[in-house]
Amino acid sequence: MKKVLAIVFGVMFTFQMQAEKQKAYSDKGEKPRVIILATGGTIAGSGESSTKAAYTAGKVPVDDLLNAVPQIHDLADIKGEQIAQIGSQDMNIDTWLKLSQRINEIFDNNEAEGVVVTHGTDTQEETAYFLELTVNSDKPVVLVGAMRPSTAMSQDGNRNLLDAVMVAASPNSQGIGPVIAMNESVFAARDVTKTITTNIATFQSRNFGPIGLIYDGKVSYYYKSLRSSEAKFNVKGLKKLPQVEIIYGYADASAITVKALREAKVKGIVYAGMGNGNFNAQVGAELEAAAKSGIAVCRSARAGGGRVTLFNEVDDKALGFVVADDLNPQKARILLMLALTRTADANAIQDIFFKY
Ligand SMILES: NC(=O)CC[C@H](N)C(=O)O
Repeated sequence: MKKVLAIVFGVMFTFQMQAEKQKAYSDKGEKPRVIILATGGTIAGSGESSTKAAYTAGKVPVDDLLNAVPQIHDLADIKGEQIAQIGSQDMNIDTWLKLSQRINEIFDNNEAEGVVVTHGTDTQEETAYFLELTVNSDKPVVLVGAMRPSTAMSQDGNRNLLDAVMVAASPNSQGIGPVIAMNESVFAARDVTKTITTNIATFQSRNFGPIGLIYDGKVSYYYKSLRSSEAKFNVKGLKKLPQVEIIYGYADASAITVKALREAKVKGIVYAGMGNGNFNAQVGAELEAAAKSGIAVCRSARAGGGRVTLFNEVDDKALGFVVADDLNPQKARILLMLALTRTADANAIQDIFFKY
């Protein structure tokens, strides 16, 4: 009985704390400040017809995006900046560095309580994870996009943008790390992935589910990552990152691509292996040669969920490989690029994969 009461009071206390925090801004008569950094994507897409699928991503400039959802001004003091205007299939390291450096500057200079990044959905999860690893603040960074262009019937962008601003402006979003907020759900950067090519419910968390749900202009959180939230990688002043490429595994794959990357002297290879990160004999021999030549080799999985574990069918220690743990190949690439700015030692890189 005592235990039950303690839990009930604990829950009530938590809600009270949240209500207090919610009030903090309105007492001062101030709205939280949210800066919207626009990069393009379908949310800024424009088509000829409201019923046909064809459209061009990244057409609508940030001011028009904001004017289409005037309700965001009730939630926050809004400023918009155009960082890029691209389909996110053209996202690149230059723009990641620019985005991350600008967000760090916004928080360091206390320019805003939260940041929203409008972004195409193809690589949105990669940008979110890059920001997770490089933004040094507890303040919310909320990535948002759309699956239907702004000109389509039942377009999803306006609602998603309104919700994203609400999430970025909410004091309850402190310390959640960069997230994707779309389709009434909030997903942690580390776990989220695009799962369906065209459906508005495309974003899902592979292993752990959404950390929060959005409804009726409010966000409720249920989980928070236990992975290290300390400042991770400092990219201030960086102009490029070590080159890391991804190779996909499949039955009877040849070793041509691994050999080509070894000869190109890339700094790292992420192998999207079969099952628990497995490869066949010919690919394994080339990956081993790559690791011996000083290239960081990371085993990840094409399976779409779960972890790649050390010492299963592969003796990683003997081969000098590291495992991606539960990161998908595209996110393992990002962590490996950043890890290589710090160390080339396989043991140290493995520690980084288990920590972040
Ligand atoms: N739904 C989308 O945003 C996809 C459009 C485009 N390929 C992009 O990622 O920007």
